[in-house]
Amino acid sequence: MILSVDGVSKSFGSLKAVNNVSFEIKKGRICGFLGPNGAGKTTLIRMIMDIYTPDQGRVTLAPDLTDHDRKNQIGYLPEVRGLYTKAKVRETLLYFARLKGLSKQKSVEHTDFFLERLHMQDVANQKIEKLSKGNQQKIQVIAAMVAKPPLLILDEPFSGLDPVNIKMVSDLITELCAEGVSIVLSTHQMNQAETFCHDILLFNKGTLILSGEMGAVIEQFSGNVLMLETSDEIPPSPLYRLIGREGKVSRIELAEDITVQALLHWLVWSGVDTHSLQPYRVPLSDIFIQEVSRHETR
Ligand SMILES: Nc1ncnc2c1ncn2[C@@H]1O[C@H](COP(=O)(O)OP(=O)(O)OP(=O)(O)O)[C@@H](O)[C@H]1O
Repeated sequence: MILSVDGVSKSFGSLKAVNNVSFEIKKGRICGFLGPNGAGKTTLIRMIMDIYTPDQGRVTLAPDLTDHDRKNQIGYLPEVRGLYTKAKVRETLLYFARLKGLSKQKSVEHTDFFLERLHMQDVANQKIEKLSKGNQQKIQVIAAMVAKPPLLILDEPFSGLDPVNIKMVSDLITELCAEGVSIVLSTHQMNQAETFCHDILLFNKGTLILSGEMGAVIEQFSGNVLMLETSDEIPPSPLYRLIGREGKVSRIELAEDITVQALLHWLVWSGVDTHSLQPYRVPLSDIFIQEVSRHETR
């Protein structure tokens, strides 16, 4: 565990923006903060960053990180970007690295490493205001990670980036994670979250409504559903329920107690010309919509 949030709440007037939320961020993993607009993600992040004080509850960093200088232990890419745009790219990054306590030499090393990794060496001596929106975003991302802190909180790191830059930034995030950096990623892009978050926390109206390891969550929501590719339409069978068919692929739900092996035997026995059979993975965006709607109608 690198960060623990215990029973944290925060209200603005009569609005409960965050309501009794508890979770832990595990070391060396990427955790997706998901939820519709106004779910309370930013308010929660601001409490983690000590920008807001919780009305109730506690935010604690791992005991091996000193809690009194929490801001130095966490790299933060805020939702509202705020770089001094008249300053030059490299100077700004060196400044951020020094601000986080890095030595002069380390600041130079880290700054040049990240500029190179995100293909920004050519603009290193330009003023930030001269950069394109995407390049300004990449500088913001580097500013958050330049000190390689043990915990990184990135609010919409892909916003305004084209697919090539999204890949470049996501590769960098994955690489930092492999080096042991823990990452909290707040995003509305479910496909991005699904590709590379290890764990997810789904919020709605200030409440944590779903949490867990990504694979386990997807598996739980995918149920006993399979994708069966056949030449022709499949015959009805007590072994499964046909959910739908698109092209040559039928989506079927196995009946209770029926194994995949039993299905395969039956397909052969029935002479069904089977090309492939694989588990169905429900997209994270479907889980998001389903769970948020379920919570809304309660
Ligand atoms: N400083 C504030 N004063 C009053 N209300 C606020 C303040 N900050 C946030 N809120 C309200 O608290 C709720 C949660 O907002 P928050 O920005 O934390 O949500 P979010 O999940 O980050 O949303 P988004 O995905 O749109 O960024 C919203 O209803 C918002 O209007």
